Amino acid sequence: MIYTVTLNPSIDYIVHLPTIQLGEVNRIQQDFKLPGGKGINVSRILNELEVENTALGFLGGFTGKYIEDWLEAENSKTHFTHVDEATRINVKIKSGLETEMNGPGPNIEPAVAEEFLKQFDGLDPENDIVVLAGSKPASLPDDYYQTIIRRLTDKGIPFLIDTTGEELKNALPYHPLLVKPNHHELAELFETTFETDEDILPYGKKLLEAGAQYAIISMAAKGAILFTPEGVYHGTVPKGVLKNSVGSGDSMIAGFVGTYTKTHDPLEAFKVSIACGSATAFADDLAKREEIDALVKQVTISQL
Ligand SMILES: Nc1ncnc2c1ncn2[C@@H]1O[C@H](COP(=O)(O)OP(=O)(O)OP(=O)(O)O)[C@@H](O)[C@H]1O
Ligand SMILES: O=P(O)(O)OC[C@@]1(O)O[C@H](CO)[C@@H](O)[C@@H]1O
Repeated sequence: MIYTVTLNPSIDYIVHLPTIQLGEVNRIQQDFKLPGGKGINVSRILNELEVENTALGFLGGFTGKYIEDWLEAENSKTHFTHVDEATRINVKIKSGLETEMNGPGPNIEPAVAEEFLKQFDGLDPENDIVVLAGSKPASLPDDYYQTIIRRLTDKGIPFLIDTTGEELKNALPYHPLLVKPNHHELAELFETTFETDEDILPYGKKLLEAGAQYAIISMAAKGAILFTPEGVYHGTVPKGVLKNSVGSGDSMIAGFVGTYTKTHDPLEAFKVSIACGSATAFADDLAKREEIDALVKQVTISQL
């Protein structure tokens, strides 16, 4: 079973408007209120791929209920921990540029945070894998991800992590199956800048040297690079009209873990991962199965 962990879910309020003027009343042309948070997005794509999974995390208030009802209507398997304060609403403004405003998230009492950790104790290292994705509410301890990772790896339970900065750096020595920073996040991690794709290569390799089993560096419409112990590969992205890239990185994670756990073939998993990312970028909500299937054929992988 794949378990996804979203410590800080959200309703994503996606608004389309031709221009935005600060200090004025702006009229929205079209809006969407979608369940969000990185792990939840991973779960929704895994469901499309018909890969069994359970979504874990903290939900609270009317916003939490909205998300839970949505996932229930989709027949998602969930086991959320309920908190008193309402889950956040993240605003995604589409007006030419994509601007995001992500909330800090609810307060989580220390006893609830402690209780949450216990559910990892029953997992089976042979059959289970955990996807940790997204930010954590400020009220959780700074080392909360580290605590989860130690709890998992002490028992040999494999995990993936999609986060940034120190949290990502600190996770690498525990050998995550996959990390997937985009090229901006990778540059920030190593306090550098990239002019060309070539510049990325030594830094992607550093992720593996530091402990990651696989690393994907995504570059939006410019494709993605997969680092494996055997070699480095470039994947092209399919052509299409960008509608809403929110969740495209999460869709990549789902495509990779969903395929890899079935096939143990990192290149096939990379191909599906890119198709999932692009299919989501070309949709208002996350990708649907038929959209993913249509794009897989368009992805070309070549060794660098
Ligand atoms: N304009 C685009 N055209 C085609 N595919 C795209 C486009 N933008 C994103 N994608 C797809 O989504 C994947 C992830 O995009 P990106 O590199 O922006 O990751 P990310 O920053 O983690 O995503 P996000 O934070 O928006 O979820 C890309 O590898 C690609 O497959
Ligand atoms: O604030 P975080 O946890 O870093 O990111 C949250 C978020 O932007 O990530 C998802 C897209 O990847 C959205 O559904 C959600 O709003």
